[in-house]
Amino acid sequence: MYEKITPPAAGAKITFKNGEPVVPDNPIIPFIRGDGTGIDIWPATQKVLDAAVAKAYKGQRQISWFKVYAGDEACDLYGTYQYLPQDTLTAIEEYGVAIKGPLTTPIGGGIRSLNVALRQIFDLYACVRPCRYYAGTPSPHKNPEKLDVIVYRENTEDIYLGIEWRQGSEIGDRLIKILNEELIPATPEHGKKRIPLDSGIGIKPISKTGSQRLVRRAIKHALLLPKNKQQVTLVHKGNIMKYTEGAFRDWGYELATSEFRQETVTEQESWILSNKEKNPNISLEENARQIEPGFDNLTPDKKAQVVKEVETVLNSIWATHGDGKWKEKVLVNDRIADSIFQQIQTRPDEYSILATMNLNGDYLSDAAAAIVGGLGMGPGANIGDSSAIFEATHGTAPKHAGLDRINPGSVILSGVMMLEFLGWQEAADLVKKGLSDAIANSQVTYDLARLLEPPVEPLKCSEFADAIIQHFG
Ligand SMILES: NC(=O)C1=CN([C@@H]2O[C@H](COP(=O)(O)OP(=O)(O)OC[C@H]3O[C@@H](n4cnc5c(N)ncnc54)[C@H](OP(=O)(O)O)[C@@H]3O)[C@@H](O)[C@H]2O)C=CC1
Ligand SMILES: O=C(O)CCC(=O)C(=O)O
Ligand SMILES: [Mg+2]
Repeated sequence: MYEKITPPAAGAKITFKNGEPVVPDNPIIPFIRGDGTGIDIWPATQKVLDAAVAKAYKGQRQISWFKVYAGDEACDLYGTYQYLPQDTLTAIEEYGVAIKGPLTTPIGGGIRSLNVALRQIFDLYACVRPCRYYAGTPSPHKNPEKLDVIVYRENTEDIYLGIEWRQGSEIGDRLIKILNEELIPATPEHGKKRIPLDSGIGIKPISKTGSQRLVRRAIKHALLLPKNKQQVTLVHKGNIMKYTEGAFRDWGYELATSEFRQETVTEQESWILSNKEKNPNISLEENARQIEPGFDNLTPDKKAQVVKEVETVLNSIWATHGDGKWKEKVLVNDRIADSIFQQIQTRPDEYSILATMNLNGDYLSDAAAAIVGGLGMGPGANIGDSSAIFEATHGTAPKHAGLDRINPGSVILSGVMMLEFLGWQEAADLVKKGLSDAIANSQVTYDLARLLEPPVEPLKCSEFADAIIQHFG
């Protein structure tokens, strides 16, 4: 079945039932070491995870690691250009849950991203990237502890689908000709716009199915959070890209107010309901005036539309959501993408789950990680309905590769997410405690050491792993 690898003799498979993992006490988990700093980070991560599982379960549970290959290591074993061998895909499909270090993607020409390919092949449609602060971590922000968000990034479509044509290519030029001569002129709203002839062309598909399954998962996650964090913000640039990013927002609200009608309230609904709670006799028009900035300057048709919206909300959900009951629901709101980048810095405590499309989530997860201490502290998970691959937010950081200096924190914390996904909370808690206490004692790698005041002598990558284990207690 496998060409060049052999699964461990001991261990059993994780299976999935209704999208949830069914986990034996000795699961076989494939891992990809990763390129660049993967060579430093993976051994540190494996050591910490094994130590936590051993301490938490005293031999009753353990992970049987299964080494599989991707990136440079795969080419060494399988031959030139064999970046993602079939063996690796078979193993991940068979065992369901995997963890990986970062993999290199060349800019411009060359292979497309192996990281993105894995997400697409296994339909891991939700990229979940929590950004929370560990006390003692140096940060460029005054109050980094106020940020506690989870980026929920759609992981399979948007421009990451990778459908694009090089400038000057035959098909690219044909496409531009068809667009300029037929399709754009046939769409009156595009007026006299034309695509410059020397353009590269990329396609940005955003589907209703893809958007809604992501938002569905985000709302389900919000329902498990403490009451004050039960919020999902739909992040989009819908003012500019109306039928892709704007549609993501609309489909998100549509899903929230249909499938999760009893569990959610939209921000606009919350304003309408609270206006009536403050003033039970408020007219529909006055309520509309209070929720719609510039109401008095709207055309009569527009005004009537807003009044109708107020009426519909009150008629449909006052009984279930009124009299303050909406405060117990998951709040669903939306923010324009550029604005959310400043909002997480200026008003971090107002946000919880940030549901995004692929590109926005990529940018936003690096930015949010920076606030809580940098890319060394940014874990992640790629989750689908029948498999999951855990990996950090950061890349291969090539200039630090092989120096035993990089911060393994994000892959270790990705391992914590994996343990939680398996339901092994005791082991996950041990790692979180060890990592928190190491940082609180200023036992940190170079990235955090250089920001501490006064600066401290940095630990090596491997020493940081040992410090985490020592702090298990
Ligand atoms: N999922 C994946 O596997 C990903 C892969 N990539 C790929 O990785 C390669 C390199 O990308 P690049 O743009 O340099 O981005 P990287 O995220 O690899 O690194 C950028 C910088 O971030 C800091 N950093 C990254 N990882 C850590 C860490 N573990 N601890 C502390 N600091 C860290 C370092 O900053 P400093 O030097 O200032 O300390 C580093 O130079 C590219 O081929 C890219 O495509 C990128 C992102 C995700
Ligand atoms: O795959 C890559 O090279 C980059 C992907 C990336 O930046 C991410 O998923 O955050
Ligand atoms: Mg990224």
